[in-house]
Amino acid sequence: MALASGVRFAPRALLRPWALLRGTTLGRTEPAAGGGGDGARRFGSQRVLVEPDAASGVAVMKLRNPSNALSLELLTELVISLEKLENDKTFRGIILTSDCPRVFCAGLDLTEICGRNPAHCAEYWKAMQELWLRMYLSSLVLVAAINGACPAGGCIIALSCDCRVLADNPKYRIGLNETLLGIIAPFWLKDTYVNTIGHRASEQALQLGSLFPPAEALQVGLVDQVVPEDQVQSTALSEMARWLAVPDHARQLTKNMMRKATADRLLRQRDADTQNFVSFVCRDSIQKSLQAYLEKLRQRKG
Ligand SMILES: CCCCCCCCCCCC/C=C/CC(=O)SCCNC(=O)CCNC(=O)[C@H](O)C(C)(C)COP(=O)(O)OP(=O)(O)OC[C@H]1O[C@@H](n2cnc3c(N)ncnc32)[C@H](O)[C@@H]1OP(=O)(O)O
Repeated sequence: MALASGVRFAPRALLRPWALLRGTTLGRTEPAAGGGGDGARRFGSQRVLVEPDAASGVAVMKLRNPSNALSLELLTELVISLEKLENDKTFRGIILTSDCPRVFCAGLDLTEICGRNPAHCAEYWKAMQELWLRMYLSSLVLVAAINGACPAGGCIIALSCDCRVLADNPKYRIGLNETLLGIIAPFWLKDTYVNTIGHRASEQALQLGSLFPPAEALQVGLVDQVVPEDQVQSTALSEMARWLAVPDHARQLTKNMMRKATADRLLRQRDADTQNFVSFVCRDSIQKSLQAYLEKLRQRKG
């Protein structure tokens, strides 16, 4: 972590050369609609589309997986896209949003941990830790433009950003609802919650598995702005401008000062956290609940 320079403190060595880029098209670039020069070149993969604007130094990153459930492939593609932007000094900020109607991110892809072997569950959880560490410590400004439902792992993705703008739609609820699924948020999800909304509000919301509608999410401090749906992107851009008005080195070092202890806690216990996760989700009782929950989701659709 090149802390002294104050420019790049994301822990690069964290990234493993995962051999799971099966089926991805990462690194492919294509001209954005309307053509244009380098500033208008977008790149991406099957599940993440990046629209960079070199002139402003801001890239819009759009998730485009079914329900944006965090599959192993989506996690990997997000990490790689993030790293690509961090390595390009043109960029100072990312707006993270969804290309999927009504859903910002459905959280963990439960099919990645239901009926899978322990080795797969471990690989999956390590990828989840990796994305959180990368986002939480990113040197770039990350603004979440939340244009859909944002439960559980989706909420964590949003909370890893520096600022959150939520569309004012009562169906777009946000929060950590793990307890309602019979599972327990690991300590680093809890820590992220506490860092955002404080101890008492987190204690209540975590135990109750609360999913907050927009007005309540604003009141409790889970999001920074609630705006009409058609103003989410423009408001995210205005927020970005506000954050980019601060000199990078001062903002980056301050961010690091605020977040490092929380990230270090996971880094110190990463293997134990993975083992806890695997032994928990591989229990027969948890597998049965996951199966029943997935079945309910599929039936609800029909
Ligand atoms: C003492 C010991 C301690 C040890 C501790 C360590 C262990 C810790 C345990 C682990 C915890 C970890 C943390 C978990 C966080 C999570 O993220 S869990 C996932 C939670 N997510 C949800 O509950 C969301 C479920 N989805 C929805 O509510 C809705 O789908 C939606 C509101 C997001 C969207 O609604 P809608 O637009 O109506 O879409 P649907 O028709 O419902 O869904 C479409 C499609 O997607 C599938 N799907 C949805 N969500 C998921 C998902 N999370 N995973 C997998 N698949 C999902 C859904 O089944 C449909 O599929 P089909 O098209 O029918 O195939």
